[in-house]
Amino acid sequence: MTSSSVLGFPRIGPQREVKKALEAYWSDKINVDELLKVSKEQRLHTYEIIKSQGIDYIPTGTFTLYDHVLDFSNTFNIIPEAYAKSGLNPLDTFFAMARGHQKNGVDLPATEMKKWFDSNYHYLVPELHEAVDFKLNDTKPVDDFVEAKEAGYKGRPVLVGPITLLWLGKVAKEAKNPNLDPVSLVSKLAPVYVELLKKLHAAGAEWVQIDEPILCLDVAEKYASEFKSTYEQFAKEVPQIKTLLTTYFGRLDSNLNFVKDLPVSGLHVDLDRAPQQVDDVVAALKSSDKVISLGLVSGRNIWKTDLTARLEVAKKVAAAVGAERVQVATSSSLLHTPYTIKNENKLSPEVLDWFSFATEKCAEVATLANAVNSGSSPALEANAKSIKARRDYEKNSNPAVRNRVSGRKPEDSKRKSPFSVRKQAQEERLKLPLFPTTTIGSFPQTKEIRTQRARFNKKEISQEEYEKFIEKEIQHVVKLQEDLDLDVLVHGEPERNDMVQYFGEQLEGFAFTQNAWVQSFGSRYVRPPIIVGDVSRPHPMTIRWSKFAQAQTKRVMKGMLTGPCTIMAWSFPRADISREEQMYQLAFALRDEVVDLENAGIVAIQVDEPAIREGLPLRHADWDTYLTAAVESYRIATSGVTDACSIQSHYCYSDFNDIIEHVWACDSDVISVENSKSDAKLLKVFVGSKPSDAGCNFIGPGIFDIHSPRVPTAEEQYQKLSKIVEAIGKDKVWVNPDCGLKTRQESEVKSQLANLVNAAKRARKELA
Ligand code: MET
Ligand SMILES: [Zn+2]
Repeated sequence: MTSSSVLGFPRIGPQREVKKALEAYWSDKINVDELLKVSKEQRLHTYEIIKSQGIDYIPTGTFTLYDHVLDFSNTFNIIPEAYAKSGLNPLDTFFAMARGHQKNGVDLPATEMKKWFDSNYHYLVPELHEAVDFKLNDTKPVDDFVEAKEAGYKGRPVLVGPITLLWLGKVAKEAKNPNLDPVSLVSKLAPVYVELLKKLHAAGAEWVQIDEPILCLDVAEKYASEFKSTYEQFAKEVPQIKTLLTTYFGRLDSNLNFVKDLPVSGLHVDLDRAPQQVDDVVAALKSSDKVISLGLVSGRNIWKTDLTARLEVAKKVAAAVGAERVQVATSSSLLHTPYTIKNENKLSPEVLDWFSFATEKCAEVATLANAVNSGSSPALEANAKSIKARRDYEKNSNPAVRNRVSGRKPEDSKRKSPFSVRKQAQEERLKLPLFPTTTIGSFPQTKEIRTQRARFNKKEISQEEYEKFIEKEIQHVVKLQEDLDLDVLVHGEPERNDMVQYFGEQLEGFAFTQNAWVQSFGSRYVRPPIIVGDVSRPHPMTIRWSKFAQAQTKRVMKGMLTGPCTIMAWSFPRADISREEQMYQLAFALRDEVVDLENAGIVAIQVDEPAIREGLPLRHADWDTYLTAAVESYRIATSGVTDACSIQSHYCYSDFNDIIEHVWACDSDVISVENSKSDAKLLKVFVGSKPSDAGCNFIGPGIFDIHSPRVPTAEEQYQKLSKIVEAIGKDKVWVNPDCGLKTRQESEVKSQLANLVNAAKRARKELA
């Protein structure tokens, strides 16, 4: 009998219950018992959903109050000393690592966040050094399993695997050897995993799912011997428990050569992202007795699965190795998909029928597994009908859009003059001091803003009233920035629910959901729009608000757009045409907006591309196609303006090593980058890497962390700034925070920015 499983499920609650509880707890509105009660309800609710859709193996331990990687750092006692010794209770220590803590004399910044592989989910980076005292600091994986068991669910605990966990980490300041490879610590960490596996077995777990997604990366090859010794140790010391080695987001390729011999009980492979690997995997495992878990239902998109096609794959594998050795599963955790289509009431039935969210994907997995066992079913037939309807729809293309993309010419992606010429024109037009200060775009999205938007959406207030309200917000933010004496202002983005959704809603070719929230980090969830057809811009999108904002001030007001790659990456893209084609379509739509902004009197336009890096394919061999399209589409979007218009880009990560040449190739005039927590590693990349006449002469490495409510002093920000100036040269530096301020409170932002402006003013005196 072929069985079914899912690898993980959204942990935010169908109505964002967990977000609400967390934020209430952080602002002292509910106590810890209430927070834990909501968490437990949500865990049990999730198990019930998965079970009721007919799934055999239910993942436990994937629920988290912030981030699952941080959960494991915490469980294995990977806690930097400052946090461990803070005197906070364990839960608040956990939250301090996640989001910083500044209360009652304790002042701790948040630890670093990074993107989880090629997704828009952020994890907290474990900090590792030779003396980390790995031990079981808590038993969360066991507790979660027991809780599920007591409630009547057959759980399969999920662990982030030891090699992946270490590889995701960074070398802590305390390390003796700054070039330490965190993975080299695995021999110390593995015994703690063994202890945990024993406890899980004692608690009644039959299987554990051990996630090692780095097996889909080129780098894994280097760790073949660590994989071997670690998994041999598990097999030797805890032979009673069955381990499902779980890979996802890509293909194993040559890593299969060593993976096939690891002494695990089963191997999960992603056949959604990498269907081509199935034959190799079967051939490699055929003569073993390992279970093969087939990731046939995507954990990364929202499209209904073509079950007929995927069933063929499952049947083929079952015929080769025997049905009892086959599990049908989601390709990865469903964490990246929304809860259920049942929460959607505004999409037409035709459109809604194209989609499948986490709950429905569970049902798809079950349908597939059943079909392997007992042939066709009404569910399978209904699915075939839906898939056909979608395929028919996909045939409707927009010829104007397609022609613009296929007929693109070299001059479509070239600024009129090189940077050296543009620089002068911009100096004359913008007239900025040394070390110009600015912010990245958004100001706090206050409760009031959200309430008014909700009222407008429910038609409780008229368009006119809503727009008056937005105008008032913009005036308020402009005044605030003038009072703070910032040089380049922003309108604050109060009219935007989200930097991608806002554009999607105004472009042709997108569909929107009411409740399809997906976790981005911690209590921050996004509701990605869905690209369903060819993309075009039926009308200007931001001109009205940028013009209004510029009219409120004599200072430079930046126009603010989201770039083509990011709109694509933070939407659910279509699966029937390439990502590259979708970026180009977006690029031309944005190009028209950029030109309109300049014509409306805007002299600086920021086009945010925070997603370029996370979208990088996991395998180097695939980078070129992607990066070429990402850079070209950025250039198409931004090159329609005159030399005097300052094109700015923004990236919120500091990992530039791999893509720096492509950042220069985007040919923007100023870039701002997240930096405040990168310990100067970013600056090293900038020093000396720039080809002589490329763009980006100005760089604004962020000097404070916007994810944290903590207020760094002017002194602290000045110290950051002077290091930056020293590294990249005084004529090149802009001064800004890491990213937009939308998740902060206004009171925090005021102090953070006042200190930033102070730091810049001091630098003008002392570093000029
Ligand atoms: C994730 S990048 C965010 C950039 C956007 N302009 C903002 O300030 O919110
Ligand atoms: Zn950002």
